[in-house]
Amino acid sequence: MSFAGLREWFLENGGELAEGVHVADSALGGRGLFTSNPLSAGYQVLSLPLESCLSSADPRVAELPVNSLFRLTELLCDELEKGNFSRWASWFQSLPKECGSWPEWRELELRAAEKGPPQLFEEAVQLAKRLPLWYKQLSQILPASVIAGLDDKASFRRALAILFSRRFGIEIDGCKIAVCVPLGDMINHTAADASIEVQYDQASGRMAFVTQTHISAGEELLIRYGQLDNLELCTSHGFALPENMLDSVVLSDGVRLTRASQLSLPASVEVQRMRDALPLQEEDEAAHADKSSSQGCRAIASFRLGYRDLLQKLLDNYSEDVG
Ligand SMILES: C[S@@+](CC[C@H](N)C(=O)[O-])C[C@H]1O[C@@H](n2cnc3c(N)ncnc32)[C@H](O)[C@@H]1O
Repeated sequence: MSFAGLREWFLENGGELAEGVHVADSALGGRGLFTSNPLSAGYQVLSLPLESCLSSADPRVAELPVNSLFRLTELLCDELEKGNFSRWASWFQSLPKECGSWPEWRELELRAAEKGPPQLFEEAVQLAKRLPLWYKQLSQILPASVIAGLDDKASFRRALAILFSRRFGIEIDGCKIAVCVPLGDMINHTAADASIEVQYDQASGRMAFVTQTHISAGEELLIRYGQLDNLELCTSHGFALPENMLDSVVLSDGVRLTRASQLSLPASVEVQRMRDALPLQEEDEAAHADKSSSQGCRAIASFRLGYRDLLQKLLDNYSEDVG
């Protein structure tokens, strides 16, 4: 779907968008939001009434006896079912075919994760069990009329994959609300200082995206999805960063090492063993670049590249230290 169609829907539904802010291909992944005009700090670039967003505060689901994620899952499944008749059809058409987050992971992704490191595989196995378990639990909690809307497991999976990679969390009067903001969800993640922050403005009842710094013409607008290490980014967002400062490795004695740690001799032997247990770097580079593969498999390869880089950095620290 063209950005023009989504923009039109956005404006018709009460959205406000700063001049020059537009969707374009991003070097980071897929599309991103850019500005062709310079923007000063503290400027509201995009806002949409909460009522026009898909949110767990929607009266149709707000009272369901489940948490905000599942309220929104139910609403999203319901709306996805309506297809072109949904109020959010224009947004649905703008979504990527794959979100890459774990609800979409199947056999292929489990096999890719099996190549290590063990923490990734263990997490992937746990996550694979979670989806049917959640479905079963919801079937026991929710009224039959509601669970009927979730009855197609494929739509449950699709809704969760969308929500894991594109929802925001806010709090209204102490209540946690999960929200999808069409167009606002085009903003990519940065682990560095984000140029944009998302806020809920209770006075106007709008979800607002506000610049945190001066942004130059041509720059991509970036938000921080959270303080997320690569395991969380890979499983919940379908990508990993080449160097994630929040990543660490845990040794058999429970000691946690970060990029800055200095190794003892026994630790260096264990780290070397961990690195040797990984597949060849070229193999992961090829898997990461393979556009015909699933986003999940590419994210897993990218996770492993970042992990290998961390182990290598630790080994380099050690040899420099010894040298
Ligand atoms: C909220 S959406 C952002 C818009 C998305 N790029 C698109 O084309 O629809 C989140 C998705 O964008 C991609 N993404 C966001 N930040 C990224 C980053 N720093 N590096 C690589 N991919 C990123 C991932 O595919 C992620 O699941």
